[in-house]
Amino acid sequence: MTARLQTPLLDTVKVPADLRALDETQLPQLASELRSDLIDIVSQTGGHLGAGLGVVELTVALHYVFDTPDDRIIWDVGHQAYPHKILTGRRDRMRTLRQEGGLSGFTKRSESDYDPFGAAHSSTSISAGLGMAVARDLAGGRNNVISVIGDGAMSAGMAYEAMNNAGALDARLIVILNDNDMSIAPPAGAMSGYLARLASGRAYQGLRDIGKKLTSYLGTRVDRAITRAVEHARGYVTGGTLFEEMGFYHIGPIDGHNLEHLVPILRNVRDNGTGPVLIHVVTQKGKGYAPAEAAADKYHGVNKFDVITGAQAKAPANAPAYTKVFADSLMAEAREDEKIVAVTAAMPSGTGLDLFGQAFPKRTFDVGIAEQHAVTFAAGMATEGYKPFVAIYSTFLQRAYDQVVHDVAIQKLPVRFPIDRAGFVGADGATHCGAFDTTYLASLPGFVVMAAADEAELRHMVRTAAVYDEGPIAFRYPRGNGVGVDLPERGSVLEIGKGRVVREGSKVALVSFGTRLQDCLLAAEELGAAGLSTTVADARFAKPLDQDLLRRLARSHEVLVTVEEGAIGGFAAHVLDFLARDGLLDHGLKVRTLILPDEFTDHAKPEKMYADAGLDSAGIVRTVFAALGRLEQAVRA
Ligand SMILES: Cc1ncc(C[n+]2csc(CCOP(=O)(O)OP(=O)(O)O)c2C)c(N)n1
Ligand SMILES: CC(=O)[C@@H](O)[C@H](O)COP(=O)(O)O
Ligand SMILES: [Mg+2]
Repeated sequence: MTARLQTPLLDTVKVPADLRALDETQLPQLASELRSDLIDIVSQTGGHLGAGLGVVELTVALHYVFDTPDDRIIWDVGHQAYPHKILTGRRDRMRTLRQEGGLSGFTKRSESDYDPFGAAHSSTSISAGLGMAVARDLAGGRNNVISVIGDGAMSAGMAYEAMNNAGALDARLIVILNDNDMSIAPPAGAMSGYLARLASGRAYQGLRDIGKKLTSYLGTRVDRAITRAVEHARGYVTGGTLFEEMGFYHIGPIDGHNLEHLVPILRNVRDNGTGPVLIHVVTQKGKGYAPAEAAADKYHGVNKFDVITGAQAKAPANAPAYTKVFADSLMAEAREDEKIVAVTAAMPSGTGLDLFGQAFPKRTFDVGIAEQHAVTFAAGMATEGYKPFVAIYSTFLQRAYDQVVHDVAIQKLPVRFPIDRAGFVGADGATHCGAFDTTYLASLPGFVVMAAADEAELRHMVRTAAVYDEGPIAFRYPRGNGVGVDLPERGSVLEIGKGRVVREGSKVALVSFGTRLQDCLLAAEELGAAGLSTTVADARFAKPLDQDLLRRLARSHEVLVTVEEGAIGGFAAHVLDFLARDGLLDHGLKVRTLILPDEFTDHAKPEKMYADAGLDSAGIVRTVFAALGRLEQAVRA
């Protein structure tokens, strides 16, 4: 039997007001209990662990010093906010994290007053915080606004756009740069090197005592504790750093695990500051849990795990992950074609490009959390005859839409877009759902848009994209494992704009775009058993559409159902538009479209999400029966 975790002090803290009633000397114990609780919780739920472990002391200090929720703390990305959730009235629900009906894995306005801004995509916190600070000033308020942003998130353009604006507005905003020298992978880029130099102190032109410098910023009322803290800290205030040049007072680096340093500095900034201030806090991702500290990814995101050993649970898989199939397929193509290069925006392991990078280090580019730049960077390479594959999750590619339109599509540049995590992603919920890519890409003139029905199809699509050089081409595939089909050594080149018929029938046509094909086949079996001869087609392309195939199916079947894991305006919209313009809707064809619901779907198990969306085999069968007016069977299905 495992011993019950002892957290006597944490048990007394239901909300931050309880924390603020503690004596300052009790804070280290509270932090220690909070860390243990966090480990215990995530060992049972899985989720983002390393980032939260690194901000335990910072979280305690922030809620101790600031009057939350009136003072606003904005956690960038929000994946490090589990300790914040534990301290802000949600401890009893932490074991529901990322499960249906349970707490979100990120900050969420609808979940708590202590979450003033929802997040999950990175680098939004300074903009949002500045907006709140300016709104406060307009309304004559006095509360504090604190944006906590990681060093990885600091690589994104949005962070600089916000700092640029904050420096000009001179609004009273506190930015805490949480520098743990990690993104999901080690951080990429010059900024990371710059922060490391600041942290080591080598970049300073003249080192001045933090107390003196704070005096110049805050006036004469600097807490004596700071001077004491500084004697122990390796913290300094710099002159002429990038942040100072942008109009911020720059304090730090300070040890983000030392409450004796954090608390007085935060208190002084709270009580005395005027303009924007950036506090550079150095922390360790995974801090205080040996297996996390030792792991290369610092346990950024984990499955359930054994607390003693750190061993993570792994579900047995009978098929390879789509991500792995993509990476292997791209490596096969790259061995034959030296013009192939790969670009990731800070997601090397998530996209499989870590494997590609091991095989082709000079042809792999991790540009940091910078999707917009990734796309235009790839466009530039394409102009010089290279074949860039920009592998970005569906949800993160949203951020680079103008670059996709303006820099790639209008110039007809042959940039390849492998789009991972297309469709439902389960525990990460609405912010990470890959719902919109077909809609936003297939509406662009000249774009080729494909979806893989299984892992072999994905391999074909990688090959097809490698040889297709006439313009932009995208192929989408979901999170998780393939279906277990035989994988050819090398993919085949698909004919652009041509689908395939997987099963021939005569009354009902199911036209699938993507991995819902398997459920279409199951549905076809069931419909066949009910006397409804069913064709199943794999469209492969949303753009260009296989018009011949659609025409034939529309003319020879009574019911045509499109099935896709994407939002309104995607494959179905293109099919309907074609059918209407070709006059194929004028003779009684019953058309139904199965798409993702027109709402943001919260986290749950993917199977449940499919069922709720009517995108599983039962939902498809129901739709067909209903289209034929066989309502009793529709209800039973
Ligand atoms: C726009 C966007 N791109 C990619 C991601 C995926 N992502 C989530 S956390 C993370 C790393 C963030 O690093 P950092 O800000 O330093 O936080 P840390 O995990 O180190 O605390 C990345 C790349 C994201 N959430 N948003
Ligand atoms: C916080 C974040 O954006 C990532 O950590 C994301 O949760 C990773 O998702 P995958 O697990 O699908 O790679
Ligand atoms: Mg980091």
